[in-house]
Amino acid sequence: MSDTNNLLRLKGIEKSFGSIQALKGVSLDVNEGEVLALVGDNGAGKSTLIKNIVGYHQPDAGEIHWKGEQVTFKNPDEALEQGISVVYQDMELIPSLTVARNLFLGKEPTDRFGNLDSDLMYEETKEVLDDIGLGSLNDPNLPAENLSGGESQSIKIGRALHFDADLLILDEPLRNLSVKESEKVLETVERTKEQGIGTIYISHNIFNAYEVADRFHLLDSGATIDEFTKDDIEGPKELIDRMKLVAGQEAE
Ligand SMILES: Nc1ncnc2c1ncn2[C@@H]1O[C@H](COP(=O)(O)OP(=O)(O)OP(=O)(O)O)[C@@H](O)[C@H]1O
Repeated sequence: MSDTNNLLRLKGIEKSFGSIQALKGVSLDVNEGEVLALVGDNGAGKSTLIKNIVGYHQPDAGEIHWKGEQVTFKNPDEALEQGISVVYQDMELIPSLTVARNLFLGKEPTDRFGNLDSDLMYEETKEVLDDIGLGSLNDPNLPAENLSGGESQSIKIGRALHFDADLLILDEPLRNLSVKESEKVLETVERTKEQGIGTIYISHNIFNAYEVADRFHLLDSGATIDEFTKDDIEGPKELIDRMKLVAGQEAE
């Protein structure tokens, strides 16, 4: 694979907590405009890997390369400044604030007198809503409490994109969402792909992961146990089978 569109490259990431070896030499790539599904059971090491990428933890060994340069992010804010944005499922919008205020939260534009520039916020929010496929919402001044779960999730993704994320890390983005709401969020992820954004999509749900991912990285007990592209498998059933084999269960 050509390196010209590589965003993130991990080489041999190791991390232990006392006697627990949470990551045992994980290597992976994420390229522009692709979705990598990071799949694994509880305790597989998915969250620990993400925390090592963005500087919440420092790896014990291994290298992180971002856009071709070896990096050590001191903390998640530094990773964010460099374009890596983690969207956590439990990171809620503020219900009493408008969609626009939630989108800009903490980074609201001001006019030359230092006052909140509501007009600019309104216009930019409309653009973001269009970009993420929520153009039909149409009203940036709607209170966030009126949004569905799926819409809220898409707005969180929109916020990351608006603030120039090149790599999105989506942690269980569809947890607690209905099928219909999930579809909307998956559409938003599809749109981000078209914009050249890279995505790490963390999920337990094989069917959703299959729908949206271009490549799969299976983790078990901190180790990579399989890696393949969507073209390598026939459908979600094969993905489940491969995971069952890993878990030592018989594939049906
Ligand atoms: N701060 C920590 N201190 C001690 N052990 C930890 C810490 N963080 C994670 N672990 C351990 O590392 C292993 C991997 O955990 P991790 O949370 O990364 O898994 P996960 O794949 O994200 O699981 P889940 O899907 O349940 O969130 C587990 O055994 C966990 O108990």
